[in-house]
Amino acid sequence: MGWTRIGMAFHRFPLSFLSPRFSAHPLPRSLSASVFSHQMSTDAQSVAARLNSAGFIRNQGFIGGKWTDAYDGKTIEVTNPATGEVITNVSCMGGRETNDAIASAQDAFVSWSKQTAAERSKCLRKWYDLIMAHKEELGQLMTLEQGKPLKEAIGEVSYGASFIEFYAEEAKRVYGDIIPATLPDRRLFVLKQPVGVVGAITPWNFPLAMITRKVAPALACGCTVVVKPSELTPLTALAAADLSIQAGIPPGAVNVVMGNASDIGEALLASPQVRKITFTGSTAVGKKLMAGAASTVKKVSLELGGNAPCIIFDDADLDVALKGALATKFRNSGQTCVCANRILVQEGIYDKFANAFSNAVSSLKVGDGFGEGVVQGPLINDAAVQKVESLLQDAISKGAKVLIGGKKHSLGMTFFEPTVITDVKSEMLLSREEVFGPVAPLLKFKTEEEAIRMANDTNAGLAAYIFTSSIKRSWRVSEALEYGLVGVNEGLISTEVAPFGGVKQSGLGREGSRYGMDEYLELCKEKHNKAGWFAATLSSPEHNAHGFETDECSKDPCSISI
Ligand SMILES: NC(=O)c1ccc[n+]([C@@H]2O[C@H](COP(=O)([O-])OP(=O)(O)OC[C@H]3O[C@@H](n4cnc5c(N)ncnc54)[C@H](O)[C@@H]3O)[C@@H](O)[C@H]2O)c1
Ligand SMILES: O=CCCC(=O)O
Repeated sequence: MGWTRIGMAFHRFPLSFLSPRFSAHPLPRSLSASVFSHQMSTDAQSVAARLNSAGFIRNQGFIGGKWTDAYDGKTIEVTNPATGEVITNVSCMGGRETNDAIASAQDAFVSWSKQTAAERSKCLRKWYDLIMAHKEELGQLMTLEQGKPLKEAIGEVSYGASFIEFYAEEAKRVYGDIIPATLPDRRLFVLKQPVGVVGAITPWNFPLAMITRKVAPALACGCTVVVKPSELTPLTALAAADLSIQAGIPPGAVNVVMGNASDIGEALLASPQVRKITFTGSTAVGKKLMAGAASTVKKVSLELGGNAPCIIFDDADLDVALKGALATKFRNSGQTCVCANRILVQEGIYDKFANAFSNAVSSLKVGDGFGEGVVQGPLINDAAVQKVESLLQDAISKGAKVLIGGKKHSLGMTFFEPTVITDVKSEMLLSREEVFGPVAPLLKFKTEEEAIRMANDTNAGLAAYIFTSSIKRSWRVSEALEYGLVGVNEGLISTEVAPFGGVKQSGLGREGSRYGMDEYLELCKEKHNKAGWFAATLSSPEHNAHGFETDECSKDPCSISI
């Protein structure tokens, strides 16, 4: 199994019980001033008003570097899930706007792909600096439209920006190969070329990081992008696009269209100019896009749903296991593709763990993401609450017992009580589907073999976690798990420096790390006949049949720039 094993903490997702690790890079002085101070009021309406007057709330799409209304003037509401208030109305775009965005991206590709790696790197680095300089505003925007606690939102801004910083460096390392040829007078070169225009479709749960994890490597490789953020959270994406222009990324290299998802998706899929679709979201939509990409034979990367097991062995350090399980389960109110979906606890410590875990969960403060000390915000919408309720009902009707929580929170709206439910069995829907909410189902197992079997009994294969004090067991079990990512005594496994992605129906391809670049590059072979180079030197004073300039050839045939 090609998994990434992570046994260290990468704390870019601050929850109140975890310590944040923000970027080590100091900001340039000129960029470090935020328009907000910590003393200002943080009630949602006044935050929205301040962000609006500071120009952070954009409500048009972004095509070819221009803010653009939907051609038919339609708009859709963006609401705050904590209050139900409308933050703003944004353009509701469709196929026509998407086709224009694709044309702009194609025009921009011609020049952006020809810029030197150093030039592209500088623009990316500047974009990173600008995002970090405005991490509070972007974090506030994210809390407004997505609901996650402000501290966690600012953590996501740092996490999202880390991909831009990483790929600003990686842009300079797109190396090729020279392969020994089968004939002495031939040379084989392998070059990596940008794939072209990329369509990037992203979800609402990480409104910035899921975009930068795609756009930064694409731009680093010389590609240009049409981004379609979730209609539920377009504001962070639009603000980030605005900063990309300020960073010197040329108009048309980053376009943003949002509105009618299926029309936009169809336009991206139908266009022969779009050479790659990169998608993060549900497995159902991922399958549709994969099928749709077949008609134009596009490359496809998919980051889809998970069903993460979190296995706690009876030899685990209970304190480490509690903290890890709490972090992986309740981050982003449980709305994370790598969230523990099933907590498998060995029978000897099952009751003890269940009690200690419930105690810890009972201290999680639920509320508006702007509230002091809040670690769990609302769910994204009513449909999300209904899904959580129906999965709970199914489990309860089949014998599971709610230890704590289990219903809508008294705060109303889409707030849900942090929940621990025991006696959950593998056949219950709660174990089979991605709950995407603050519900921790505890399952019991007897042996290591049984835990592995239960963990792998799913079509998903994104993230898994194990807690044990045995080094031998940690290797044995992590290698037996059919997952793209395995956390060992660690609940937070995401980082820009290691590959992220799933096996089975959790996806195709990897994001982050140097492997994330491969998704936006084509491997191209060139076979060179050395005789042709020498002939060039001796024949035409300007060009030979291969198009090489003679005076270049005469310098040194082996160092010709192609
Ligand atoms: N593997 C990962 O890295 C990862 C990361 C985050 C979220 N996710 C998954 O995303 C899901 C939650 O996100 P969601 O509810 O936004 O998912 P979703 O699939 O409903 O939507 C994702 C994006 O696809 C768009 N979309 C929907 N139908 C489309 C269509 N027919 N054509 C084109 N685009 C279309 C949406 O508008 C949105 O922008 C969960 O399943 C979660 O596990 C996976
Ligand atoms: O929702 C899934 C992605 C979040 C992450 O990168 O950890």
